[in-house]
Amino acid sequence: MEAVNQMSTVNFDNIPTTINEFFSAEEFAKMTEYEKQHLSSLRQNFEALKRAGLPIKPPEFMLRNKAKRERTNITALPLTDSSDGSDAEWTPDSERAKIAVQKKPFKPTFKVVYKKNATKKPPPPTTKTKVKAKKQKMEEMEEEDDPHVYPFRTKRVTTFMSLIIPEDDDFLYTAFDLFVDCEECNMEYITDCPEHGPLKNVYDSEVPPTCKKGENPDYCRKTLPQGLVIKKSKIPRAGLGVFATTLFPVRSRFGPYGGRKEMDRYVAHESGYCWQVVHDGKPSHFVDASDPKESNWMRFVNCARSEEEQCVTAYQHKGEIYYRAHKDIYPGMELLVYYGDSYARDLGIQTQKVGSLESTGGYPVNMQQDNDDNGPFKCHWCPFVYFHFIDRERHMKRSHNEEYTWCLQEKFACHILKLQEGKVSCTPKHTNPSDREAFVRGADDESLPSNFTCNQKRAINIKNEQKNNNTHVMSLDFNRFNKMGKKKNVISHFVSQDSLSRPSNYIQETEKDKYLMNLSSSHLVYYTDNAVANPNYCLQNHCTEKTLGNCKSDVCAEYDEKDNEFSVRKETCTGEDLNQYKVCGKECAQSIKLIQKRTHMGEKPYKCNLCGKEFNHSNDCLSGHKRIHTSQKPYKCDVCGKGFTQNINLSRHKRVHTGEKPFKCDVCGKDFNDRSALSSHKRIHTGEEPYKCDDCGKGFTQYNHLSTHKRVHTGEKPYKCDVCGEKPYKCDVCGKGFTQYNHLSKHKRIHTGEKPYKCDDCGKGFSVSNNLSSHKRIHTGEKPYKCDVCGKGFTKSNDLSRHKRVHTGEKPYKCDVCGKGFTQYNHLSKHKRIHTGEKPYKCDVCGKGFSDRSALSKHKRNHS
Ligand SMILES: C[S@@+](CC[C@H](N)C(=O)[O-])C[C@H]1O[C@@H](n2cnc3c(N)ncnc32)[C@H](O)[C@@H]1O
Repeated sequence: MEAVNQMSTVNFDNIPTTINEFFSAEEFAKMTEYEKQHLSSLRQNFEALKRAGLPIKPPEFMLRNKAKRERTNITALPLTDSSDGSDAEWTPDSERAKIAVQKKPFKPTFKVVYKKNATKKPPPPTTKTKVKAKKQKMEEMEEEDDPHVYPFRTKRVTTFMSLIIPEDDDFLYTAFDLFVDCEECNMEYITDCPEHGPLKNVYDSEVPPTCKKGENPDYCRKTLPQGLVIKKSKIPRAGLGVFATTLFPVRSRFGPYGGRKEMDRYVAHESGYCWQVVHDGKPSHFVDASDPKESNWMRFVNCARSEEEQCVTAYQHKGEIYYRAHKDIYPGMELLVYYGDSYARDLGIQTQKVGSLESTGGYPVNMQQDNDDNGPFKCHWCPFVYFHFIDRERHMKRSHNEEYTWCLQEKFACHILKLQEGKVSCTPKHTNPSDREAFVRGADDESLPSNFTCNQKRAINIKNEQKNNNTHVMSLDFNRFNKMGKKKNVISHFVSQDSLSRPSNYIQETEKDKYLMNLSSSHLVYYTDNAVANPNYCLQNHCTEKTLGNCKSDVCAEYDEKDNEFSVRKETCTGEDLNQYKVCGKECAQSIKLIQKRTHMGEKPYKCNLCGKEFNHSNDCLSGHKRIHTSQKPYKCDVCGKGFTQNINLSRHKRVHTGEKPFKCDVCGKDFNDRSALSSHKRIHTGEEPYKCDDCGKGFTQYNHLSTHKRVHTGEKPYKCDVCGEKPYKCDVCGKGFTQYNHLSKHKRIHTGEKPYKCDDCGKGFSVSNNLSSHKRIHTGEKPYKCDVCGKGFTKSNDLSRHKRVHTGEKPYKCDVCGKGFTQYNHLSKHKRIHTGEKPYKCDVCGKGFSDRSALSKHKRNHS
């Protein structure tokens, strides 16, 4: 308080901002403008605080011994840290060299990190800093009176969330944010990444004025941004947690962490909701979110138990704590951050690393990662996450059928070996013994011990059959198995040692192994000819190959409409049936007919569980489509490098480079490089508007037009500006905001009068090409848009939609202030200005503002 009073009497005029006195002429000349400005800001800040009487340390560069530097012609000490005694050299050049350099492939630490700020790049931890951090941690541990695990809210939580090694964070004043990490291209840039742009800020929701901060215990929940939900954590006994309901892509930034500033270390220890903030290398204060009335939603984010689980990383920036997504956060995933070793230890979290897919060569061998029955269950091959194990299995089976089947076979093979060696036992899933006996051929083999389970018996029988050179063998080689569904000749293949040998940790006996084992057993079908196969796979392939005309037998596989998949119908499936069942020859299960019928009837049984889009075939279309959600783009254009989710899209794209336009409109002769573009163009001629808005009935020729339109009703504004959260492109004439730059450019033509699109017939100019196209219909007389009630024709689809409301009396555009309805959106916009007092139309003579253009025109007449 004293310092503040003093500050008000300090004269801040003439605060020195020059920095050249601290550098040699040569050094100074090498510096960029950014560097100069930044250092000058630091000096300015320092001088101001010093004058105010605060005990402030000068920035590093001001401590440099200029005389010595010039004498020895050695460049300055590193800006990063002098306190560690490092004698590494700093030069503007070396600093610049850090900009836009390739970093090591990004690997999120199972730690919190520091934001690289304007002045410094974090130093690699030297022995001294490590010792310092360790010492500090030990001191903290000594202070803790009870270092045991505290179940949620039943015992005291004694520690706070902390960032590891203190790094300077000039949160008082920084002019620039140099060195921005881009995790997508593994580079550092002086400003935002030119390709991937700035971090995607996820702002807290605006809290209604009725819910007062400091008064309402619901305050923190009201700050929850869209796309997140607070509910019971998947971590046992962790209380509530925060889950995503929409995709938050990598680089999404949440925060800052809201809470009360707490200086008292003891209080912070007790809180359980505190982050420690560091300034100038030393602990500064805590942000305490224990009070829901004073904090934000981030207080509900729980501590990750493994590196795999951690999806946001905490870091400090300008004295505030933020969480940044270091991987895509998919709907259903819980936001989990690492609280720091000390806190994690108190929560009983072991911080050892859990094997990842990467480390196992991409095979789905990591059963530990989600061995917790509480889930969530992550797909082994893509970022989808499910709450239920069964859903994950279903997904993997559908979308990664090849890999999944391979795995089942591998697993099953391993089990057979282990069973043979007596190393494992299986617990069959089927509890009804008759089902089991019926399904498992050979289960009644008297020669086998009675305590053997059906799976064991079956496995041994298979093995015996192999030995006896019986024709019933298992196909365990995935590649061959894969082809089997497509080729008509069935391939016999014995279990090979080779296929059993990889990967080693795959044979772990876990609950999931057992489950998969049972799953595989319920999907194995025997052939009299020569193989064992998965009907699911075969039937699907038959279906996609459309070789279904000759399906005869209705034996043991059926299509489950609800689940969209095939399953073995155990109750009718006897050993005999199985022996008769020929999948890959001529005979198929009846259910294929069902699928085929659906396909021919235009039914689309495969539905994307994220967006609901439907497809005929699961394997190709749906899995390709799903890459839209996972952002996987494996098909790259060799000309421009652009990536695509599906090969077909790449082929289509390539025509942009070749100029090929193979699709011609038979009405007007216009060429298109893409069939769907031609189809939607044709609707101009037919007036067809297949995409109807459920709310107002308005029709659209294209689906994306409908999607955009729907936002009128939902109020959704998906394009958020990172700076102002809204419409970043403002018109400097009328102030109108736009979500996209090209919309602003188009809009500006209203003010400049620019009309680049000219009509060949009458020379009339238009500011946008669409208006020219519909104008041309005046000359051609074409009125493609017909009202189906009165038959009236319109040149523009908008005019028709608007006209239709004459018949329906509909007023779809409602004012959210007074509830008045309007037939047209622009009438509503105009009306809203009554409430907002906005007057965007200014008289260029007297400057008077008007809420609508006609009022301005009327007014202008007074001047003329
Ligand atoms: C910042 S709060 C997180 C929100 C908390 N779950 C709630 O419902 O308010 C921290 C507390 O959540 C619980 N918690 C967070 N992560 C946990 C974990 N991995 N295991 C057990 N408890 C956890 C602990 O009780 C911890 O003190």
